[in-house]
Amino acid sequence: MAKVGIADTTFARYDMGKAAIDEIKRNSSVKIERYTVPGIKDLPVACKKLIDERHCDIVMALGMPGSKPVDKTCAHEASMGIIICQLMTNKHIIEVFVHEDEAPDGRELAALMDKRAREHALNVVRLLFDQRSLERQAGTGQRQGYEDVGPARI
Ligand SMILES: Cc1nc2c(=O)[nH]c(=O)nc-2n(C[C@H](O)[C@H](O)[C@H](O)CO)c1C
Repeated sequence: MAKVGIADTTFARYDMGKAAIDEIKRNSSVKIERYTVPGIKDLPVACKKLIDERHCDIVMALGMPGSKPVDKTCAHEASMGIIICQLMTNKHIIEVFVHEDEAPDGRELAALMDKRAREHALNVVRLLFDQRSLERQAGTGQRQGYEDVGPARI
């Protein structure tokens, strides 16, 4: 049975890990391994441990960079770590970050975090079991959490 790793943080203001797990369970039969860390800079090693020690086939890294400049720097550093981890392990890590300032208030932030986590959870299921469905979506302007923007036309 395929195994999906869920790495998430306590810094985030919404439980994106729970939303992702719910969506994955609704759409597949996989085993889930969850690993919660304090913040996004702790995600790369959590992802690596999920892959190396808990034998996950694919991992979601869910987090919320805050709105201050130092948080943006943190997010960039965390992303670099996540990319390095993918190259070290040769496994996909789907990074699901929602920046706190993407939404005007807590209510919209929570809705965005829920939607982006769920839509990327579906991408994880597609990557595992139906890569052709992603191929069919190539160039279609998909957006996770927002309305899709659609293809540009010549
Ligand atoms: C400045 C800062 N900003 C964020 C953030 O925007 N989002 C987040 O999830 N975590 C942040 N952290 C915490 C670090 O990612 C990390 O948890 C600590 O430095 C401990 O390793 C820090 C230190």
